[in-house]
Formats: sequence, C-alpha cells, structure tokens
Amino acid sequence: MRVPFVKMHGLGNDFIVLDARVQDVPPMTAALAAALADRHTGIGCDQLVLLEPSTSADFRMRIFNADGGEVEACGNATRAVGVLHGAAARIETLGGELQVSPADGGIAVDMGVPRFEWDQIPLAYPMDTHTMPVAWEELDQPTAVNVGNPHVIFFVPDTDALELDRLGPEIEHDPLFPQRVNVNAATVVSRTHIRLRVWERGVGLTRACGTGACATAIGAMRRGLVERSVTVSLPGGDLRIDWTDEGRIRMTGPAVESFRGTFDPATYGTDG
Ligand SMILES: N[C@@H](CCC[C@H](N)C(=O)O)C(=O)O
Repeated sequence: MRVPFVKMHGLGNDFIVLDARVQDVPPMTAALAAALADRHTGIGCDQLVLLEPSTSADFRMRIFNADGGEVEACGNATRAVGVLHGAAARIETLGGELQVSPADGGIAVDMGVPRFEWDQIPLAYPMDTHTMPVAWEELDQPTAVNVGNPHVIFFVPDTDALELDRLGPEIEHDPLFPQRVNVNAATVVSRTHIRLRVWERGVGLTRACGTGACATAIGAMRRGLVERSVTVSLPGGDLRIDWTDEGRIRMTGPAVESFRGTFDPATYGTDG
C-alpha cells in the first residue's frame, strides 16, 4: 500500500497532511510521525497533521510535532486544513473546537478564548502569569498564555538579537513547565505591530507559529502594550490577530499547498 499525503505550509511553518477520512493511514505513533518529519530521511515537516472523522464537529485534526509528540493546537496547520477543506468548518482538536472560514487575506480561525491561570498554562506551581516572578539571564519577567497549547512570552528590545536557539531549549525544558512550553521572543514595534520569533516545543526555531502569534498578541494586549487588533510579523510573514469583544482570539493569514505525493509505510518500519 502507498499512503497519499499533501505537503502544505503557513508562512513557512510546514506540514504533512494525512486524511484518514478518505484513505487508509497506518496507526500513528510517535516513532512514525518523527520518521516522516525527518528532513533527511523522511518527507520533512515541522508538524504532521492527521484528519479523522469527528462525532462533535465536521472533522477532527490531530497534530504531531517533528519530535513525534502529539499536541493540542497548531494555528498555521488549522489555516492549512481550512484551505484544503475549502469552506467554513468546525474542527475538533485536543485543545478545543476551532472554527475556520475563508477571509480577506486567506483563512480566519476562531482560536477560542485565552487561558491565564497558572494551572491552565500549565505551570508547576502557583504564580502570577501576567508578570512571572522568574528570570532567565538578561531577559525581563515573561508572561504566559495558553491558547490551546502552552506559551511563554518574553518582550525584548530586538527579537533578532536574542540567542533563541540557545535559550529556547533551556526554557522549553525548564521544570517550571511540566508539559514543556513554546518560547516566544517578541518586540513591540508600535501599538499595532509586533515582531516575533518562536522556539517551538518539540520542533525548534520555525519560520512562523500561529499559536505563538496569538499568545504573544494576547500577552501584549493584556499588558496594555498594543491595541486589540495587531499585525504579528514572523520570519515567514505576517498574521493579523484580533481579541474580539466576546473575548475570543481571531487569527487571519494565508496557507498554501506545496505538493502532493505518496509514501510506502514499509520504508518507515510499518506495514500499515
Ligand atoms: N506551529 C504551530 C504550533 C505547533 C505546536 C507547538 N509546537 C506545540 O508543541 O504546542 C502553530 O502554528 O501554532
């Protein structure tokens, strides 16, 4: 058997999409996801996305990081799946139900409501998540937001000057974050513009992180640094993030298909 896949990306954050609703897909394991994600011996991606039937929404989206770990949310992949679907849809994820709809500038996603309690991030012990009483080297006290998945946000004078490839893994694995964490380094350019780089849990530095853009925008809004509608510029391009009057996060941006192909599961140690 050969398994069809679609390769997609949102601002250079890239995905393998497998659709188990319409084709046979081998049982997904951490080892298989990591093998397919390998950029030298697999197809290569930041996240593998598996579409399955849902009993509560239009379909279910499962997300696996490049290290094979299954996670709750992925903003860019949600837009990519929205492009594939081609119409408005309700999508079940581990992080909650998301809604996608075509919009000016690509696809809009209702990412739900942000969570700020220490045990919702989650953190290992109670603390203020608005201005966390912790310090890493020269960094100012960060803020933490859960937007389906956990994020810590550092506001820095110049995100490009920060050694995120060195600090990111250290903070991702700090015992303060029992489920590890996505690490965001943000520079507020104006009241409507943020520059952002992200060290993603289970992946590393990526060209863009949709949930990182949402968490950072909300963290900046919560601190009163920006308006409730901002552009977040990532290395791969721009996203617009709104915090609506209903308290929901709306993310708008592009996603595109790169190519399609098939793979033989036997190559990856499974016969499907
Ligand atoms: N690239 C994503 C986030 C993917 C999951 C993240 N690495 C995690 O472990 O939570 C996005 O666009 O949001």
